[in-house]
Amino acid sequence: MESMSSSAVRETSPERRPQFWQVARRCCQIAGSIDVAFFFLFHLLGSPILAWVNVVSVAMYVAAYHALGRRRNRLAVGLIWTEVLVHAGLGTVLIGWESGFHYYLLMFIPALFVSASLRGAVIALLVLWGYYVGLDVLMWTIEPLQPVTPGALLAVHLFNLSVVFAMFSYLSFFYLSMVTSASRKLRQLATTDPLTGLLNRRHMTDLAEKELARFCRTGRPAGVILLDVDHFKSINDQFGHDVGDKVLLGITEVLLAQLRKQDQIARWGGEEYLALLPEADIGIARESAERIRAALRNYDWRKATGLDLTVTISAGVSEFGPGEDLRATITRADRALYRAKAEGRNRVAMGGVVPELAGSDS
Ligand SMILES: Nc1nc2c(ncn2[C@@H]2O[C@H](COP(=O)(O)OP(=O)(O)OP(=O)(O)O)[C@@H](O)[C@H]2O)c(=O)[nH]1
Repeated sequence: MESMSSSAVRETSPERRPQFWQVARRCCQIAGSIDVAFFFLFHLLGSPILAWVNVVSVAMYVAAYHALGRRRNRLAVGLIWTEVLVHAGLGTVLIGWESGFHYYLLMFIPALFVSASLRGAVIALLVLWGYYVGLDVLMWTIEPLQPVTPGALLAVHLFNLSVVFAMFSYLSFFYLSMVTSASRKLRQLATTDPLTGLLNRRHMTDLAEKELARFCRTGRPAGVILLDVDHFKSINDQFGHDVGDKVLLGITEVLLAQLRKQDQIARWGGEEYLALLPEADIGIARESAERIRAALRNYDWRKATGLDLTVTISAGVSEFGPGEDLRATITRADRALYRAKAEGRNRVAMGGVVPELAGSDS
C-alpha cells in the first residue's frame, strides 16, 4: 500500500534525477504488491471495505508506475500522494489508530526533502503534519467505524510496522548510495581530465606538493617528466580534432603502460603531460622518458586512429632539489623541454643543475 517513494516524488526534471524516478517506480511495484496482500488479509479479517479499497490502490499504483515510465511524473506523484493519504486515513478511521496505517505517512518526510525544493518540501511537510495530527485528534474523539478483533488488529499493526521498517531501510539505502555516487562523481570531475582520465593539473599540483614535502622530510627523491607532443597542431590541422584526441588517448595508453603503478600522470596542458615519479631520481626519470619515446615509435597508430601516423614527443626531466619549491623543479623540466624542442624534437633533455642533453633519434 502506501508508498514512500511516492512520497516526495516531485516534479523536477526527470533527466536531472533519473535515479529518483527509477526508485519511485520500484516503490510503486512494491506498494502495489503489498496492497494485493492486504486485499486477501482484509477479506480474511472480515473487513470487506478495506479489502476493496486495496483494489483501487493497486490500480492507482499501476497507473502511477506507467505514468512514471512515460515521464508524466507530476501525474504519478499526484496518484501516489492521493493513494497514501486516502488509504492511511481510511484504514485508521475504519479499524483504529492502533492499526498503524498512519506510519506510512511518515515515509513522505525524508523523500520530500530529497525530491523537492526546500520551500516546496516545507509546504508539503506542513500539509502532511496537519493531516497526521488531524487524524490523530480525530481518532481520540471517535471510535473506529469497522473495528476488527484485537488479534486481527495486532496482526495488521505488526504487518504495517514491518513494511514501514523495510521500506524506510530501502529508502535510506537508496539515499546513501545516491549521495555516495554523487560525491564520487564530483571528486572525479574535480581531479581528472575528462578526455584522458588522467589527473588534472590542479590535482597533480596537490600531489606533487605532498611528495615534495615528503622529499624535504625524508630526502626520498622524486623525478619529474614534462612531455609534449611534437607538431601536434599540424596533426589537428591535417586530420582533424578527433584524430588529435585519439592521439592524446594513444599517448595516455603508452604512458600508463610504461610508467610504474606508483607514478602519477597528469594532463598538464593541451598536448602536455606531467609525470611524477616517486623514489626515482633524474636518471631514472630520463630512462622512463626514453622508454616512453621508444614505445611511441612502436605504437600501432593505424589501430588507434585508422591512419599511418608518426607521432613523437619531446620531454624535459628534472628531480626535486634541496631547498627548491615545486615551481622551480617544474621550471627546470620545462626549460629542458624547450631545449629538446629547439634541438630538433623527438628527444629527452635533462633539466638538472647542470643541464645536459640526453637521447635523441635525430
Ligand atoms: N585534438 C585536441 N587538440 C588540442 C587539445 N588541447 C589542445 N589542442 C591543440 O594542441 C595544439 C598545440 O599546438 P602548439 O602549442 O602550436 O604545439 P605543437 O603544434 O605541438 O608544436 P610543438 O609543441 O612546437 O612541437 C593546438 O592546435 C591546440 O588546439 C585537445 O584536447 N584535443
